[in-house]
Amino acid sequence: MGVGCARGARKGYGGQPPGRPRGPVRVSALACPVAAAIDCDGIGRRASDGLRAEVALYPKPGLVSPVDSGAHDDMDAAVMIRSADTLEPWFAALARAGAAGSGMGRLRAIGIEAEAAMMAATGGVNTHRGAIFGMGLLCAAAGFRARYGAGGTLGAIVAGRWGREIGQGPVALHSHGSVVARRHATGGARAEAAGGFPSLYRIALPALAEGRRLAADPDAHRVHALFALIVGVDDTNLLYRGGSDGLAFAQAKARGFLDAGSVAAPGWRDRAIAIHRAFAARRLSPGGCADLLAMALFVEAVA
Ligand SMILES: CC(C)(COP(=O)(O)OP(=O)(O)OC[C@H]1O[C@@H](n2cnc3c(N)ncnc32)[C@H](O[C@H]2O[C@H](COP(=O)(O)OP(=O)(O)OP(=O)(O)O)[C@@H](O)[C@H]2O)[C@@H]1O)[C@@H](O)C(=O)NCCC(=O)NCCS
Ligand SMILES: Nc1ncnc2[nH]cnc12
Repeated sequence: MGVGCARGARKGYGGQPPGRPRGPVRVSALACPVAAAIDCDGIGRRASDGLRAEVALYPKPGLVSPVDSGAHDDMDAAVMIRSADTLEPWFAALARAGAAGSGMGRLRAIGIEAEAAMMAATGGVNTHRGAIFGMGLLCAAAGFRARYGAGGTLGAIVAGRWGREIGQGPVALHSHGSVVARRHATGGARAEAAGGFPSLYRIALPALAEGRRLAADPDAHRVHALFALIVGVDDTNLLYRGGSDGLAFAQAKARGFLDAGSVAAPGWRDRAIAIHRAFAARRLSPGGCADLLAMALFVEAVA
């Protein structure tokens, strides 16, 4: 395995060089000719494309879109797109780290820097922390797969290479996720990643395929997949803001939409808009499901 690449990646990765836009240094790729031949910038671009496509989609229950800010008063679509643009070189850096054979410690350090870059770009708003984590790990897996030709899904690579350390990693005592985990005994973003992204492979990707059978409009496929995710995922954002009643309300509304024929039924868009408004009125926002939709679009794009 590419030990030399891993060592190069650790040494070469650093802070912000003066006079250059904030973003990761690319020395890791230069230190490893084989890893340098992999299109890590392309992986980063596709990851941010996934985030941008998710933001652009409307209607999405309670979530930010170009039409309105849903359940949020601290962010809008322009801030979210700025965040997605800012993250692109960091996703590329995570792909490069994966291609260099890096361990979880290295990925975590890059992820923490990416979170700081996001906060700086958004004026301190948490637009994409969960996405940095999940999408970032998938980017690392895509880099690893391209470098070592590993078989299986990107999710399986994440679980196999980094799953144990993800499960045992440091837990912030007061993060919304850890508060919810204690109150509701749910695993959130960390369990999703450590388990190889079951909601991505068992819900989002099959629902995108099903959406294509139900309707011709690509927006409809994505709306269908998002509603399927809301039904099946314990989204810690819904739990934090709405408790178990909020989660149950969200899941019942999404279930009702799917049972009424989803995007194949006439008037689906108006029904989805009504549900979006009902979520916004209760301040409910399934940010984790939005991230998983973006990750599904990424996984399809790099297949
Ligand atoms: C492991 C971390 C993700 C930190 O975890 P935390 O303990 O905070 O855990 P979670 O709450 O479980 O997850 C955090 C975010 O993950 C998204 N999410 C929620 N549920 C799920 C789920 N079931 N599966 C997957 N992902 C999930 C969600 O992120 C999105 O929503 C955020 C915006 O929502 P908003 O409503 O605005 O919420 P807040 O800002 O929190 O508050 P209020 O507005 O209500 O006041 C946004 O982040 C979206 O992306 C959850 O919020 C991770 O951060 C960590 O450990 N990082 C260290 C670096 C690292 O290890 N990186 C690895 C390599 S990249
Ligand atoms: N569109 C969106 N609105 C609110 N929170 C999100 N987290 C990820 N995408 C989001």
